[in-house]
Amino acid sequence: MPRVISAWLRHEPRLLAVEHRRFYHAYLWVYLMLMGLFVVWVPFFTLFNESRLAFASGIMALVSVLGVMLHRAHQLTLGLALMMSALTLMAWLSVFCFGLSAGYEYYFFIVMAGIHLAPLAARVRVVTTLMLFMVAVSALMVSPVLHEGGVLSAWVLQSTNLFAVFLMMVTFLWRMLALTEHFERQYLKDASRDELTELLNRRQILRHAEDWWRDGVPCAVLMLDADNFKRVNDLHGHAVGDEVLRHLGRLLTATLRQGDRAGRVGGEEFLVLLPRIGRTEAISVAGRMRSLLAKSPPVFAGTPVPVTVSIGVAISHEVDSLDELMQLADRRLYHAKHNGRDQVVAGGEHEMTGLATADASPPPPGNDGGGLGKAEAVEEGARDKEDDRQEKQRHKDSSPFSRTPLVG
Ligand SMILES: Nc1nc2c(ncn2[C@@H]2O[C@H](COP(=O)(O)OP(=O)(O)OP(=O)(O)O)[C@@H](O)[C@H]2O)c(=O)[nH]1
Repeated sequence: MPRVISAWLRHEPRLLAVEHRRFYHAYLWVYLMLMGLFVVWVPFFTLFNESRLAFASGIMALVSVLGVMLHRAHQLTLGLALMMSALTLMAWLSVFCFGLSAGYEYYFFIVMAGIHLAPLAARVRVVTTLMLFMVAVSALMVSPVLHEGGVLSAWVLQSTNLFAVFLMMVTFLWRMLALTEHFERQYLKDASRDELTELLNRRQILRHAEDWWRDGVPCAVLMLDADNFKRVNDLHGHAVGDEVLRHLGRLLTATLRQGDRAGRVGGEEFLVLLPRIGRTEAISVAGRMRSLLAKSPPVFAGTPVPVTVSIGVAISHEVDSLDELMQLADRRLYHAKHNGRDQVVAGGEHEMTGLATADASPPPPGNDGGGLGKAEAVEEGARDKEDDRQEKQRHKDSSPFSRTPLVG
């Protein structure tokens, strides 16, 4: 039983945006506490012959159960509206019955904090704060301990003070929240982006892959590597190399649809995730990337720097685990390199079948051009077995996916 409760509490709302998860977890506890409070109030008020309050507390306890259920069903706004309304009503009734100084008026501040710490639109916060203020003032007006006195009636004085306190709290909370959100956005961006290319960084793109795999989203993986990039650096300098990487980043972004993900996973190695597409479509996306790169190569100081890429494609339904999916794409990338670079290897009928799309661009410095202009299937088998084994091992050792298992 405790395990069931703990699993229920730790339920991870993965469908919620990251910034809403904190709200989800924090408020679930607050709602459960409120529910407990209302439940406790029923016998408490009954004991003191406050049948109206005991009855109202019972109703509130039931409303809280509904609020918790809505919250857990990701109906966060609805749950919040219900819970805050219930608490406001309870506070109002308590002030009405017991008057001020019994402590129930402070529950209005809890409601206000509840509203302002939730991720609501600014205008919703303004409207609800005003409404809450009216309710609080009306509670003061009906409070039995209030009486008229002097030029200013007591409730006017108290309302003015209440307003001042509300305003200060709202300003403080708003400011604090705005700052937190600002820095959070900044940190999120810094933590998820690759500084050079502005694509997702390795950790983030792998997290997407893990999420999709866990959620059973069928996808294609494109492992893409710039050919002979060391030569580009050696011939033109590191600054040009960086510009080439930035260009590749822009090109990937331009080729992808909404919902696709691209990230830089190593020096000149990129990973692209394409949800819900098959092998043929994935090959055509990879081909589009290659021809776009051929048509518009990176330009540095007015001079084009021809560069090509090799791409390994793997489809999720071909394998049983995410690790295998990544390794398959990686292996196919290795075969694209081995077969002469500047081509796409996507498997198919034969595991090692490749495809190179026609391309009119000249090979980059150092590229043997083995893959250029070919539109044929390339099969494994025509190379020295021992060389292959050694090269494979070397590649495996340098692959970003061979060192860190992605899952499990
Ligand atoms: N300019 C620049 N170069 C980088 C960066 N990260 C890695 N590199 C360089 O990329 C080169 C990669 O070289 P290799 O691993 O030999 O690969 P390659 O020359 O592309 O050869 P193939 O992959 O076999 O086609 C190295 O020289 C790295 O220094 C970077 O952020 N900027």
